[in-house]
Amino acid sequence: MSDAAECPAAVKQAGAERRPDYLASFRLLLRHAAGVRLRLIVAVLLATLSVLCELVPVWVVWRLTVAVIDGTATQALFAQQAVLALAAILAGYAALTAALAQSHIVAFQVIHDLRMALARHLARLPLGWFAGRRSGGAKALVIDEPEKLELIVAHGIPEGTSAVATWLAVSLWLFAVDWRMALASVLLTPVSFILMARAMTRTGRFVADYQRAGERMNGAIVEYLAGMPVVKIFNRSGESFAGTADAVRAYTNVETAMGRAYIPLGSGFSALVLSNIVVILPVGLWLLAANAIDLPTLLLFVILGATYSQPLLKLFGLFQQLAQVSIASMAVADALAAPPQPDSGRRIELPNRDIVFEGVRFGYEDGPEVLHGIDATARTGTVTALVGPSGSGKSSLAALVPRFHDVRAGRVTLGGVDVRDIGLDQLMEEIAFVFQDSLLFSGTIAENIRFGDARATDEQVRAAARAARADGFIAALPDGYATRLGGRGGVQLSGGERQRIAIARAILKDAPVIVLDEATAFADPDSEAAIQEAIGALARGRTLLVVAHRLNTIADADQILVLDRGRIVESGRQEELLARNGLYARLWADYTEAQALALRPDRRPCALNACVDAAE
Ligand SMILES: Nc1ncnc2c1ncn2[C@@H]1O[C@H](COP(=O)(O)OP(=O)(O)OP(=O)(O)O)[C@@H](O)[C@H]1O
Repeated sequence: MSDAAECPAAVKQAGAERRPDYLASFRLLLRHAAGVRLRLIVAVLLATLSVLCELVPVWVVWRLTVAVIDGTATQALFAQQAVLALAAILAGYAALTAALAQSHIVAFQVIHDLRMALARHLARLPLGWFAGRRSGGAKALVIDEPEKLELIVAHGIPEGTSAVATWLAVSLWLFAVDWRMALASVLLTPVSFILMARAMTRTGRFVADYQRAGERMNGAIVEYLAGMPVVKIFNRSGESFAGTADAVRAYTNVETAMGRAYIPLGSGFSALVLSNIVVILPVGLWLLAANAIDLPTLLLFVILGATYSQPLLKLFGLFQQLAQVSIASMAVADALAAPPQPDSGRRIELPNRDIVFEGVRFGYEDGPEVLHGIDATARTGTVTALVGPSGSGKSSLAALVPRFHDVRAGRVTLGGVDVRDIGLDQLMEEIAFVFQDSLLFSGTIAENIRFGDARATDEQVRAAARAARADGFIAALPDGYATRLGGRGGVQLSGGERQRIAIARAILKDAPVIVLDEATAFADPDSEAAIQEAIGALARGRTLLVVAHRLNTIADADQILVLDRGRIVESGRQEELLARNGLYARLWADYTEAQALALRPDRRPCALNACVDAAE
């Protein structure tokens, strides 16, 4: 939650120095509203009808006023006009309701389509794309940003278009009645729109800051909530909350600044839209005095000319938020345009499942190189362990096999074929990856194991769990395989149990290659022994690449590759490496010493007097 992490490169690139592209939302709509375009047109027509209906009572007032003045007003005329006004009000209400119902259906459909398109597209992006974003960034992109389009689709398009269309239609009619009076009626409108354009330009300057502050706040809140256990254990809730509160305050400040920039000019727009009468009245009286127009015409303009621009007021709120909606649409469009991970799409018959690293160089995104020319081979049906000090590049090397990232130079081959030439679908079938922190979904244990093969029978699920040494603890749970995991009311598993479920999943997948990033944190010897056995079960007949943190689990590995600062410095079987007395021997000595220390009786939790005895 440090300040340094507040603005990752990807966020800066997405938000900074960019002005809102006001057409971005419409371009997205063109692409994603194809199936609902007709509905949208119907919504616009109905909204236009509703605005026209709103103007009918105004017209009725004018008509009756003229009738009173020229002495043609009758009770029947009043009744007839009252019915007409009432009918128009009801029709306007019905048309508006129908228009909004249609536009909301369109909006929800478009948002749904966009979210699905994003979810599908994100799944095809390389993992590096996610690494450049704060936690919560991708979630905000799929959940929050498309939602903002609702304003445009459900309100902006039907209400904005109908207001402008009605204004144009009535203006044309007024020009047909008397061009001089019509000119007086529309004179202030362009000025009001100039004010609005100016307001939007001023708001636009804040939009990059607004987006950055939004991402920072989102990420800070997600991290604050996700990191709650660490925050509590180190009693740092004050500082952590201060960081989160800072991010929230910064967001509010940008929002306030945007409001300050927009509201004076935006309010000028509203004031001018309603001020036609100050031009209409003097011009009209002057023309009347000069006998250039008659009284009914003057009244028409005074009553209708002064009010028909009112629907344009709806644009005030819409334009105010258009910049934010546009930025959201730009972020969605950017993500959809991000190039997916290159996929040859080919299916290739592989003669074996040897994994070969040939002169592999790799670094994350634009960061420094972390693997500097790796050459190694993991043969089919053998266990290869990657060991080395923390940060030496073990996990990075393992992640290159399933193409979580692609090499910068050299190549990784599977069965002699560059992994980039094997279609991603096939590659994912070939490899099962057991992560260090195995992700289990909310659902039952059986469903989680079945994630490895959706068609597996209950017996196959149980067999995989048995092979992964998970059967014992699953059977002890109240609902066995039907026990629900995570979430409210779900069972929480220990780290060792989670990894054994993940191993069962990998066994069920029955992929010929398994990459296992061994979890670091299981001190419990029972769990450790069970995981060791589970790894043994995984290895049978497969190519197994293990990122090993507990060196006793790989004592029998066919080959151990020792990494140091991104290079392989030693390789061989454990006895050879120990005999060489190099880095592996030192790691082994450190590891066995730490194990012995952990097992010493005086280092175990003890009652106070017992500890004192041991110390003496
Ligand atoms: N997502 C990432 N983005 C940028 N750099 C990373 C990323 N992941 C790892 N690194 C860097 O790459 C280098 C190798 O890290 P890696 O995680 O591969 O080492 P490791 O040997 O697996 O470490 P450990 O045993 O602690 O898990 C380190 O310098 C690390 O800081």
